[in-house]
Amino acid sequence: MDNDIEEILFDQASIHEAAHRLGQQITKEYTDSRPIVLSVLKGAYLWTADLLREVELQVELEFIKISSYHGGVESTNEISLVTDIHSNVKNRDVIILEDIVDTGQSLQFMKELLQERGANSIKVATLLDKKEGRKVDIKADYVGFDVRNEFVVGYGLDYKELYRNLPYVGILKPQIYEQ
Ligand SMILES: O=P(O)(O)OC[C@H]1O[C@H](OP(=O)(O)OP(=O)(O)O)[C@H](O)[C@@H]1O
Ligand code: HPA
Ligand SMILES: [Mg+2]
Repeated sequence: MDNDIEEILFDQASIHEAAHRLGQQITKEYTDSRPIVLSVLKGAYLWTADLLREVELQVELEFIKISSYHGGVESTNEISLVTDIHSNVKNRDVIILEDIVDTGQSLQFMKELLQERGANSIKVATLLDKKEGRKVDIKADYVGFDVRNEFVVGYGLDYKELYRNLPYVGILKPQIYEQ
């Protein structure tokens, strides 16, 4: 698996530092609110586990599953809601947890859904922000790291459903998806 990686960008220790930094920020900003933390599957599964353990607050955890890449390296530009949440977000403060914001279309879809359902506030905590990939004008509120415009895998992020279990984020060798 490691042989398919061109360059390691963020190792476990630096991801842990980012989780701690963002966790402290979120802890300070949501003292009286008991937010709903909405983890976006599958990519955010590890980030959710690490970030939430750095948040010293009462939170409710929910999972939603959406998909647009279907394992490939480019967005299909069509987001499908695979598994919805059942809890009521009306008048609640929601923090969306994402592994990566790239074109921004998944996040836009999530935000619109939560707005329609009457959330009081919606913020986003993402491990990675690929600003050069944006197709829609949207910003994350809490960012672990900026990444350049290359296809990355590991620590939750996949190519064809593989590499999610790498303990680091790295650039996938282009020959893997160009062959
Ligand atoms: O900003 P965007 O261009 O919309 O890309 C970001 C989204 O794409 C990936 O999900 P994917 O559709 O691959 O599903 P997965 O999390 O199950 O891998 C990633 O986990 C984000 O949710
Ligand atoms: O660079 C990426 N890697 C994996 N999944 C993704 N989804 C959006 N961008 C990426
Ligand atoms: Mg994916």
